[in-house]
Amino acid sequence: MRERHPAPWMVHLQDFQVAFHSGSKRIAAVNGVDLQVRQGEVMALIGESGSGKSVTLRALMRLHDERTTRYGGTALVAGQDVLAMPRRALSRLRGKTVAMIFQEPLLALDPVYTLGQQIVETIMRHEPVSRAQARARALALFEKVRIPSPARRLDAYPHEMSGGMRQRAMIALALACNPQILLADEPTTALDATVQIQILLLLRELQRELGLSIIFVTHDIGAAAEVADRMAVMYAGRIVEQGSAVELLTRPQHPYTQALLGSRSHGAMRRGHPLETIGGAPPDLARLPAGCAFAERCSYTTDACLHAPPPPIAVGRQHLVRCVRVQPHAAAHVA
Ligand SMILES: Nc1ncnc2c1ncn2[C@@H]1O[C@H](COP(=O)(O)OP(=O)(O)OP(=O)(O)O)[C@@H](O)[C@H]1O
Repeated sequence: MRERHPAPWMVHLQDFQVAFHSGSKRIAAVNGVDLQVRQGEVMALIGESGSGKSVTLRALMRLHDERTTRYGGTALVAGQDVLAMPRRALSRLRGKTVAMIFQEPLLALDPVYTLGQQIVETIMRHEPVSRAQARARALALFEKVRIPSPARRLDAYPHEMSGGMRQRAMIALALACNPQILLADEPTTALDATVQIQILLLLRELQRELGLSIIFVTHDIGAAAEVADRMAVMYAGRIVEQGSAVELLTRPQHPYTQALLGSRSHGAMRRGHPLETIGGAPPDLARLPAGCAFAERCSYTTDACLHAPPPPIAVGRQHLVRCVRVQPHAAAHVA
């Protein structure tokens, strides 16, 4: 049998770091993240508020203020070195190769232009097409994201639409220039439960149809399990566990992942709130401990946890855990 070639990596982070400097203070928001996402794959980043999920996502487009932000390690996006990229190439990357959607479309959409105008302008900024051609593309995009009466809705202003429809319009805008990678920062948190599911299913469908790679940030493991192929759990700027969505849900190995799963039924993971089910709070990112950052809240902590951050241990196929308690799996491999 001929071996199938795996799809190429669209995002490849190695020992990736993001730190914010303010006066003499250094906030280490992302601390040596290794994360790879292939073409056509959906990756969910999960974790408590402040664990570095959004910072990681935004750093993939180098969106942080360059005056106060220091990056480290390697970040390849669609094969390009984002950290070394000149500004012009970076603005081509944004929108054309990588697009982003946010929790609150009203903050991302311009209130004084109709949705149609915003999509048309975006297309014309990146591609040499006429206004009529761009308008036809905008209409096709509204159909693709299943906005009813799309021609009429193109002439609506953002505030004239419901939350769910606005989120669909923002997805249409993000897809305007046929990106290869879609980054979604809590795309459904602000929506009702039924609308949430509809948007997640739409994202999954678009990913299949367009071969998109999607990385989405969420507090909601249930939502992650609905659409993700793989999940990465972040804590204090590190990925403490990653693997297939099924593996993580059925065989979580890190005590923190286990606690997150335990919190599902309590609805405890909310933006700006520590996880009440395990008590305590994440460490101060300006003064990270020398060892495992979770040690202070973990019921299994021993001396072995306190000296250095635990290295990643393969416990299954593509299943990595940073915890000194876990045993490497003999047949596990990472590729
Ligand atoms: N520009 C900045 N300057 C200083 N600190 C920042 C900046 N942006 C983010 N941080 C800090 O970095 C840490 C990680 O933030 P991040 O937004 O990535 O968390 P998160 O996991 O996405 O949580 P949430 O779901 O609450 O957004 C937080 O402590 C945050 O306060």
